[in-house]
Amino acid sequence: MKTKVAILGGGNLGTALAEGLARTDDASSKYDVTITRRNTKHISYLEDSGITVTSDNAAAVDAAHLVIFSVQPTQIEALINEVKSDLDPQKHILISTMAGVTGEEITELTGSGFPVIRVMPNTAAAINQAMTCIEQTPHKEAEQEVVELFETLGKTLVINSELMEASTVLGACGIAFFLRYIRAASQGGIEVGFHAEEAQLIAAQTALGASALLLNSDSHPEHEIDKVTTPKGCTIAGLNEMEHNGLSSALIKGIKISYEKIEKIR
Ligand SMILES: NC(=O)C1=CN([C@@H]2O[C@H](COP(=O)(O)OP(=O)(O)OC[C@H]3O[C@@H](n4cnc5c(N)ncnc54)[C@H](O)[C@@H]3O)[C@@H](O)[C@H]2O)C=CC1
Ligand SMILES: O=C(O)[C@@H]1CCC=N1
Repeated sequence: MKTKVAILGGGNLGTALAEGLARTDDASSKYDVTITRRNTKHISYLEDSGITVTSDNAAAVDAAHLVIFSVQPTQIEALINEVKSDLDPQKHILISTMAGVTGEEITELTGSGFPVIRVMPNTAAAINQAMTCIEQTPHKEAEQEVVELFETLGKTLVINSELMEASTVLGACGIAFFLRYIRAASQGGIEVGFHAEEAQLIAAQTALGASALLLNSDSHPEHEIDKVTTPKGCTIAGLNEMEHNGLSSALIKGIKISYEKIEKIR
């Protein structure tokens, strides 16, 4: 029998999760997905992929085993108040994607007794290439079910609670950070002669190749960089100019500011 999943909050992340679950052959045989949003017309296209789309949070919760909260941090209190009477600790595993919202805060809203697992996926879930960090909790059976679900959407890593905010910045916000790099590289590519589409293809595929060099081996970025930087060559010239202008420093500072901002989100 399929495991019923309710995604409450069909926004950018919620729809990415639903799209990824619909796309995976394994997942479509294992998970039955319902997604909610107050105005469903923006996400009715998901029905073509076999996903149930509704504005009825209570019915979605009632039918589900895995309940994913994916609204904005300021919207969670109202949402939980709406579905509280439909939540059952014997039946539901509660999964929270919300940045800066702790499991304890969710428990305060739902009442105790529920396994609450915080997760931090990213929008690459839509194409089953997400990185999802999953908070380690004492609820081991529930955690295993959550790991299994997110493994269908990409890679997973179970981490200590205190690292959830750091994972938000590096993994979830990271999609935007890396895409801005690709955008900038494409613009540079246009400066040196390519049409925009060609420049984007070259930049994006090169970023994918650079990532794969690390993910497919135990290699370190500097080791791979050394292989590209021919002595007196153009790579080291460009790389050093980028560093003189603060490339690494800008990235590190941006990640730190992003991390500090999480505390102030709600
Ligand atoms: N966007 C991202 O890349 C990531 C977001 N997150 C977290 O996931 C959560 C959602 O983020 P986004 O999808 O970007 O926000 P969003 O604003 O795009 O989506 C939230 C959706 O929830 C809907 N909603 C609000 N109240 C509702 C209710 N009572 N019932 C049903 N639907 C309701 C809204 O209409 C909206 O479509 C946030 O808490 C964010 O911190 C986590 C990781 C990545
Ligand atoms: O920008 C944000 O606050 C959310 C959390 C991680 C990605 N987007």
